[in-house]
Amino acid sequence: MRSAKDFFRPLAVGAPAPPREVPFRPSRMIHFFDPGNEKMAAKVPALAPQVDVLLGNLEDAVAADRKEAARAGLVSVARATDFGATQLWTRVNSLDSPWALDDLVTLVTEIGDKLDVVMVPKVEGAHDIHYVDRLLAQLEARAGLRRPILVHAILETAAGVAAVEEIAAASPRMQGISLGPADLAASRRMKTTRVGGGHPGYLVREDPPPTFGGGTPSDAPRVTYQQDLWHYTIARMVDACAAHDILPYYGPFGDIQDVTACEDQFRNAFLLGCVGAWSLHPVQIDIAKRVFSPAPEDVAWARQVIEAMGDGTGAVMIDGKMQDDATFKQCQVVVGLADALAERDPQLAASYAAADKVARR
Ligand SMILES: CC(C)(COP(=O)(O)OP(=O)(O)OC[C@H]1O[C@@H](n2cnc3c(N)ncnc32)[C@H](O)[C@@H]1OP(=O)(O)O)[C@@H](O)C(=O)NCCC(=O)NCCSC(=O)C[C@](C)(O)C(=O)O
Ligand SMILES: [Mg+2]
Repeated sequence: MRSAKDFFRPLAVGAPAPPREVPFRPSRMIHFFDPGNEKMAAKVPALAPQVDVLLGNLEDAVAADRKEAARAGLVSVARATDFGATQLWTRVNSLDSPWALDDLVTLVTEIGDKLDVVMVPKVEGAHDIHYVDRLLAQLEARAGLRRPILVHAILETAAGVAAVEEIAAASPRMQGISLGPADLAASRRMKTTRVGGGHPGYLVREDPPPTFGGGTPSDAPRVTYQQDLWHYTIARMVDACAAHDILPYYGPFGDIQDVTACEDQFRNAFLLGCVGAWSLHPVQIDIAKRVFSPAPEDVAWARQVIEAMGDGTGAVMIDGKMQDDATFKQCQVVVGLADALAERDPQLAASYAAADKVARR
């Protein structure tokens, strides 16, 4: 076990120092594209200004005989594109696959200066992060990189969920964690074949009407409520991330045509503490932008509370609602996120300013 003092020392001679804080950069949507698909890759320069993160995917959804083409495609797209303030991430193949080593060696060597984050799939414990951590340090040193590449884990195995706290704490490079509902469902032997979202069979049903005096039970229809299959895992992931000051994300929503259910799933994750989700298709980009940006009226309200609370202690009433030290902190979360997003998104900044003006009338 390394001592706490060693935690921020580079893991290879000549590698950049590990980060002491995860920089909060807007990442409402991590937009997936297949860099080996020429049509999709050609859209990258136009997509870059519209999204917070572009991710060149090398793992699942890229066929085995297209792995090398995807890797080479990512190198050429990264070299040819000016991403501006948009982050470039990649998802490498799983660590037990025949491709992971070449993915890491090639990408860090060829485009390490452009890559912000490496997403590692099927992480089962801290040992997987330690392996990537050391290898990245060696490759960064050899490539002469000045800035450390961060690591993002996908929570998509039962072992990974059981070890989520140690994964979150495994390295100062840890940037965040995403839920991978499809592999996780398979790993846990859940019986859903969907990629995220609810399931009509996972429900609670209201009680039957009472049969006073032991009469015949009524066969009147009883209301059912569909439940969220992912609530436990997302909440656990959010706690692990918040406890270790890294960022939690909902992952993919596979029913591309069901934009309403996608928005619901994203919003549940946003309300529980996630900062973003994946967009698999262009239609999901605006959904994520809308959901993971706090609503203008909520931001205006939060500013009002902060102003009324002065130094943040004591209690006041606003519109019949009690505000105190804790609600002050809740409002700071909302305003802090809104300010960070407004810096990147002028349209959002204008809608926040407009809502603030209305609230102050
Ligand atoms: C679903 C698919 C096949 C439908 O692709 P399509 O071409 O059939 O759809 P379309 O509606 O006909 O496409 C319209 C236009 O948008 C383009 N387009 C379409 N998608 C994109 C995109 N992402 N980025 C940029 N452009 C895109 C597409 O090329 C087309 O262009 P065109 O009008 O010029 O002909 C396609 O959207 C796609 O391949 N998306 C990415 C899939 C992916 O990355 N999956 C892996 C992540 S989920 C996962 O791994 C699980 C997890 C976490 O591991 C676990 O839970 O375990
Ligand atoms: Mg997966």
